[in-house]
Amino acid sequence: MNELTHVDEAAISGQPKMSPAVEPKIVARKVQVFYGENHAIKDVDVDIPANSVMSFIGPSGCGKSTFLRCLNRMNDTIDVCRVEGKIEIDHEDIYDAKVDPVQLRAKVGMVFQKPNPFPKSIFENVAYGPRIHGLARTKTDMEEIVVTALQKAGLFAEVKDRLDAPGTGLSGGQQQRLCIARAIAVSPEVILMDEPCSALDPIATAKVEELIDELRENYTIVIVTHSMQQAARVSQRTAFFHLGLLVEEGPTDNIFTNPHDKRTQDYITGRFG
Ligand SMILES: Nc1ncnc2c1ncn2[C@@H]1O[C@H](COP(=O)(O)OP(=O)(O)OP(=O)(O)O)[C@@H](O)[C@H]1O
Repeated sequence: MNELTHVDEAAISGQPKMSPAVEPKIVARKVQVFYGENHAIKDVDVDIPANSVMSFIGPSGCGKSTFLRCLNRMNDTIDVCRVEGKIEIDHEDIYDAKVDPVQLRAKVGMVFQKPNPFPKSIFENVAYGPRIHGLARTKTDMEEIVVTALQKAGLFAEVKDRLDAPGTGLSGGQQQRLCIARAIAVSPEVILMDEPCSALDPIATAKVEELIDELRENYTIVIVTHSMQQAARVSQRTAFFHLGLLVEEGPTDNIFTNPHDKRTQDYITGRFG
């Protein structure tokens, strides 16, 4: 079997499974990350299927965010950080010298822990990316891109009468959906989310979770979360990290009800965290 072919262990264990024909969108092999002397990610192999949500869980400092940032080369912006190994998206090595990290980050968008709208209008927050990537030829094209992105992010109905108002004037949950609209506006294929709900109240969290569930129809989503309940609610697959190792990855139900590794078991039952 091709080393890069997705092996669905659920298929082997007789559990409900994703289509065996699904090709992974992202394939990581033997990924190592160092911050100077600190070996933060050790030998991580994972296949991330398209049009689904994968959660990264694990105790603080285990490397979830570091590994997430490898997937769109955000770690390139950290001087002391070195990444080794191979990560392919649609069979393309994203660390190849010919890959432009700016183009890569349009294809692999990112939403951060704290909503971070630009100090600009709601419209301009969403229009910014399409403008720098030259995606709209006319004003009408741009309006269509902005409206569509706001609709996909489930925000349009709430802001349609005040597109010129500052993005920073929205509630926290609305700001986070604005940031999701901003990521969507450049037509990404993958959306990385680093604890996107940790600054939100339960109602705003529920809205973002609903949105994540809708978005997976069109995007591949990878989310770092401290909340096991959130991982269980939003993701089809879950990966458990511990001390820089990816200990176990599989269908979310299996990880929470029948983990293979004692470290996963101890984490999900709250023995450490
Ligand atoms: N910018 C950085 N510079 C140096 N070391 C870093 C940097 N970011 C993370 N690290 C180190 O890498 C290791 C993994 O950190 P990381 O933030 O990826 O873990 P995490 O699982 O996402 O943690 P948390 O859940 O607390 O956000 C830690 O030892 C951390 O100190």
